[in-house]
Amino acid sequence: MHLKRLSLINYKNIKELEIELSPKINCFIGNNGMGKTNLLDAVYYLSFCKSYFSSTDQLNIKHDELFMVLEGNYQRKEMDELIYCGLKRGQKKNFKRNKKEYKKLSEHIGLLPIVMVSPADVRLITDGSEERRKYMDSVISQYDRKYLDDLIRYNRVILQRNKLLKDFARRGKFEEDSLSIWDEQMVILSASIYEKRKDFLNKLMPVFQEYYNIISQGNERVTLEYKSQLNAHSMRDLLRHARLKDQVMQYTTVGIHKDDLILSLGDYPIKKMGSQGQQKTYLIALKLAQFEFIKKLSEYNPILLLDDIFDKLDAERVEQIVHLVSEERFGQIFISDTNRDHLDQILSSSNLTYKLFGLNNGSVVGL
Ligand SMILES: Nc1ncnc2c1ncn2[C@@H]1O[C@H](COP(=O)(O)OP(=O)(O)OP(=O)(O)O)[C@@H](O)[C@H]1O
Repeated sequence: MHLKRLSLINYKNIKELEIELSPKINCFIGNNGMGKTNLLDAVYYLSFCKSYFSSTDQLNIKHDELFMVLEGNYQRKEMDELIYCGLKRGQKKNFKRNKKEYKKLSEHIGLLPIVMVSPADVRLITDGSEERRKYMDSVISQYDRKYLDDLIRYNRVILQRNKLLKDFARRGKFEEDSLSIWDEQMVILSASIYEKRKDFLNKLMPVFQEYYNIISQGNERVTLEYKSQLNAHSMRDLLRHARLKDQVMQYTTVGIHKDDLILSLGDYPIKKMGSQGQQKTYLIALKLAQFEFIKKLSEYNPILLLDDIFDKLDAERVEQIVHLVSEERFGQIFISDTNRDHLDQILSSSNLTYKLFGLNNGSVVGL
């Protein structure tokens, strides 16, 4: 599966762009702020129906313009797929596959698997647990449609349950039966979500460690641990014990919406003990492991987006990554960088076909 042609109108700082792509390596070179990340983000958008960076769709429309259009022609299972997204200011987006609009955007997730590696991934390390849950959810959703449906339902249940708890407090009256209806839903949905998260992390961990070893040349030990209240208790017990607390707090204090990942370097949190280069290595290894994982479960190689990955890494780590990326194991790759050196290194050490694009103020220019 690969993207053959990309057309963009008014996507962030890109006014108008139309490019034919290589099925293997595509390099984007340009100075800071020229639109390299935006272009990779547009490719991500066509797979995920949203930007990797902002959850507010309207922010993606170019300033002072009234609409944006993204269009990708893909080759998948020997067939052409035309993916279209149009968005007018103040309106809902229109997302189509082969000219037919999706009823639910979740139906599109997983059709065109993709993995983004970006400097913004550092949020996974530095920010709160929500980022890490979002990470697990976005990966699993790409190969398990039911997971995404269950998650959407679970989040609705939590909203309704919290509304009810507030309602009880307002009316000064607690109704066990009406709460139990939502509790039952939570028990069923959380069991399935929990098992899938656990299974995903168990399978991801050894591959992640292997990639970290390759990039760091085996100098450091890293781990990734799934932290969940369900590791030690059943959802039913958790809800029973938290009933009084939930009433007082007026929201649901237990469940898989409290899950987290513990990211460690040696015996310490990578957030506190990892240098910038070690944190970057951790995230790249995690994303490459994610790539392998999705590749095994979906029928294709995911598209790999590598945005500015070499910054902060020492020459040895850069060399290891160059080596990895030049191998045949990946499918279509998009790489951005501010200078040609790293990209030339990759291209000279690989026999894969490639295309080089220069970017200047949101436009493709000759190099
Ligand atoms: N909706 C928008 N309309 C117009 N410009 C936008 C919009 N959103 C973002 N931009 C601009 O896009 C530019 C950033 O582009 P991008 O992040 O793609 O740069 P880059 O080439 O990846 O740079 P770097 O090498 O610094 O990472 C910024 O100048 C930003 O102001």
